[in-house]
Amino acid sequence: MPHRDVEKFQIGVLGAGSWGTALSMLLADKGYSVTLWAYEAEVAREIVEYRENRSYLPGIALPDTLTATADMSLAVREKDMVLFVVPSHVMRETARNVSREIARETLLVTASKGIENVTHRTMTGILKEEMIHIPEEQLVVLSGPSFAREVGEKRPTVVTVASCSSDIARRVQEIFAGPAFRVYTTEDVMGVEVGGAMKNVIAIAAGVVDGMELGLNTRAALITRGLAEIRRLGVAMGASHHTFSGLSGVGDLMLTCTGSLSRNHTVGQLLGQGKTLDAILKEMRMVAEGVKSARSVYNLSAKLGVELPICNEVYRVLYEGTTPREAVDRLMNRTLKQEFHDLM
Ligand SMILES: NC(=O)C1=CN([C@@H]2O[C@H](COP(=O)(O)OP(=O)(O)OC[C@H]3O[C@@H](n4cnc5c(N)ncnc54)[C@H](O)[C@@H]3O)[C@@H](O)[C@H]2O)C=CC1
Ligand SMILES: O=C(CO)COP(=O)(O)O
Repeated sequence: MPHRDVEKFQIGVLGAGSWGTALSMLLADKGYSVTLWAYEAEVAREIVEYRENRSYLPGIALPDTLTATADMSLAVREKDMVLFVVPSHVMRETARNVSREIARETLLVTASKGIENVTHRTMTGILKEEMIHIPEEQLVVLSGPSFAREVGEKRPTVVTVASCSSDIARRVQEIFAGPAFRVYTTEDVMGVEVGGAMKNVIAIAAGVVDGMELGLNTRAALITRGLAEIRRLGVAMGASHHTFSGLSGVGDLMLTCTGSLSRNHTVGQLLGQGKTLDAILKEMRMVAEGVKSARSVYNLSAKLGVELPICNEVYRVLYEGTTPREAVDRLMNRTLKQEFHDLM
């Protein structure tokens, strides 16, 4: 896009948590007009006043060209692209609130990671239901190994965007790509979304393993078998198995299971050290999506008849009072298997 057109391209971002803020910064740095909506009025004020999101992304200077508001309409009206980065459990109400103000031509991109409880819809699944006037190909996912803080610090980061239209995926690729942000495309929307949601559940398990100090062998095994579970459920939901070898699959899984910046890993680590979920969540302002997605994945496992032993143990530890030790013992004592029994 020539510079003149970049300035005219209006982008709205819904969700001023760490990820919405980092992506808004990236887009504003590229010259786009960006309006970022914050759920808390004080966060919008903070950004306007200090050019910093002190609540969710402290220490990262935000460009003057980034506008922040607590008025949702301002962030979606007359925009060429709207980016949804709210926690997954408020995606539906957020989409419903803005649906009538979004024009048919608008590109909708979601960077949130989760599967809705009860309906088991992915984020684009929710947008499709709540924005029936927007053609499906304009529903795009952005995902991959990308801690918001590191994107804010402009460290080289590589992600994937998915749309069922390769043309639209390429357009969105161009919009986000920059010297420190490389973007690949794919048409496998379901694969990218299932990978992004399930890696959070496995990251909780990896955190438990680290919190219990079980060692590096255990963690490597858990990541590998976790990937097998992600692939199995993803394929059952219509994804291509190749996608799970990519950035939004094994890439994000590795990052979240081993990175100290991961909130999901932190939740698991504290559970592994003996804290209760209630106590952990009380002290957390940020969202750890795996906590809610674990319930969706547990129910999907039963509904689709897909074996997901690690995810199911995460669910039991979170919601049924199973201790981390019992969960590990149960996983280690399952019937012996051939490694790729589900791929044959
Ligand atoms: N932080 C990161 O490094 C990354 C986050 N994501 C995903 O982005 C999504 C958003 O997460 P973060 O930006 O990390 O959030 P965060 O954990 O930094 O902050 C929580 C956000 O939720 C908002 N919020 C709380 N209650 C709300 C409500 N009722 N309605 C609307 N918003 C509400 C808060 O205002 C805040 O913006 C999640 O799905 C997360 O998995 C994806 C990739 C990287
Ligand atoms: O999705 C993420 C990185 O790609 C962030 O992971 P956490 O939500 O566990 O911090």
